[in-house]
Amino acid sequence: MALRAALRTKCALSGFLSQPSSSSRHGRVCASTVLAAQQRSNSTSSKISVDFDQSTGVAVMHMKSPPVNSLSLDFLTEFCISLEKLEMDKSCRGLIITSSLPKVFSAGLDILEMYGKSPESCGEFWKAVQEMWLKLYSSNMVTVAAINGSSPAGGCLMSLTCDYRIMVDNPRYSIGLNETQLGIVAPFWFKDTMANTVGHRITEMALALGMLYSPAEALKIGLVDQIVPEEKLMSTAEQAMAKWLAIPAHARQLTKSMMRKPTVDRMTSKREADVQNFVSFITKDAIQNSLRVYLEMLKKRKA
Ligand SMILES: CCCCCCCCCCC/C=C/C(=O)SCCNC(=O)CCNC(=O)[C@H](O)C(C)(C)COP(=O)(O)OP(=O)(O)OC[C@H]1O[C@@H](n2cnc3c(N)ncnc32)[C@H](O)[C@@H]1OP(=O)(O)O
Repeated sequence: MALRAALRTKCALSGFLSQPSSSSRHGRVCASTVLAAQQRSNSTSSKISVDFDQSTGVAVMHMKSPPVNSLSLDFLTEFCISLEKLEMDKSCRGLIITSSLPKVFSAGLDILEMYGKSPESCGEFWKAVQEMWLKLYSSNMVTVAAINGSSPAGGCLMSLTCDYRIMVDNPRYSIGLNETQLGIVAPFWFKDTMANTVGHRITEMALALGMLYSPAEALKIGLVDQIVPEEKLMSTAEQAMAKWLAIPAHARQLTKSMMRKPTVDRMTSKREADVQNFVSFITKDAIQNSLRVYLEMLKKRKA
C-alpha cells in the first residue's frame, strides 16, 4: 500500500516523459532539430534516468544509484514509477535496462533494508520487491537487460524478468542467485523465474550452492542469451530489440503471457503470505547474524 501511495504521489508530482522541446517557440530552427527533439525525450529521477526515442518506440533505462545500484525501497519505488509510466505510454514498445555505473549492473537487494530494520519496514520493502518483479515479468513491452557489470541475487532476478539478456564479456563480472552465500534463501518466485529460464536441475544446484557465474559460464547454462565486448553492448541490445519488435505485438504478448502467467499467478495468489514469510524469516536472530557477517565481509574485502 505504501508503495502504491508513493507511486500515486510521485506520479502526480513529476512530469515523466518531458514534453517535446520548446525550441520552435524561439524563432527559426532547423526542421531536423525540431524533429529530433520531438522524437526523443528524457526523464531523470535521482536513481533512474530514462531516454525514450519515439522514432523507434524504445526506451533505455539507466540505473544510476552509486555505489552499486542496490535495490533499496527508494530505488524500487522510482524504478516502478518509471516502468509504470512507460507501460502506460502506448508509443513505448520496448525497454532496455542498463547501468550507468562502472562494473556493476546491480548488487541486488539492498542488504541494509533487511538488516536491523523493524518488521513493518521489512514488509514494505518486500512489497516493493514483489512489485518490481510483477511489473517487469508481466510487462507488455519487449524488455532487454544490457548487463554491463556484476549482477548478483536481486540484480540477477531483475535480468531474468526480461525477455532477453546480453552481458558484457568480462570475466571479472558475475551473475547468479547467490542468496545462500548470505545465509538466506531465494523465495519460490525467484526460484521459479530462474527455473523457467535454465531448467530445474541447473537451478537446484545454482541455488543450493549460491553460484555466481562468469559471463561465459552464464551463456553456457542459458542464464544469459549473448555475451559481447563492452563497446558492442548497446548496439547489440538495439539489434535484439529490433528483432523482437518485428514480431506482431499481440502474438508476442500473448505468447509471453502464456509462458509466464502460471508463475505470475502462483506468486500473486501467495503474495500476502510471501510478505509474512519474508518478515518472519529475515527478522530471525540467526538470519540477522548472517547478514551482519556478510556485510562485514563486504567491508573487509574492500579494505
Ligand atoms: C523458508 C523460505 C522463506 C524465504 C523468505 C525470503 C528470504 C529472503 C530473501 C532475500 C533475497 C535477497 C536477495 C538479494 O539480492 S540479497 C543481496 C545480495 N547481493 C550481494 O551479495 C552482492 C554484494 N556485493 C558485492 O558482491 C559487490 O559489492 C559487487 C560485486 C556488487 C560490487 O563490488 P565493488 O568492489 O564494486 O563494490 P564494493 O563491494 O566495494 O561495495 C561498495 C559499497 O556498497 C556496499 N554494498 C554492496 N552490495 C550491497 C548490497 N547488496 N546492499 C547494500 N550495500 C551493498 C558495500 O558494502 C560497500 O559499502 P561501503 O562503501 O560502505 O563499504
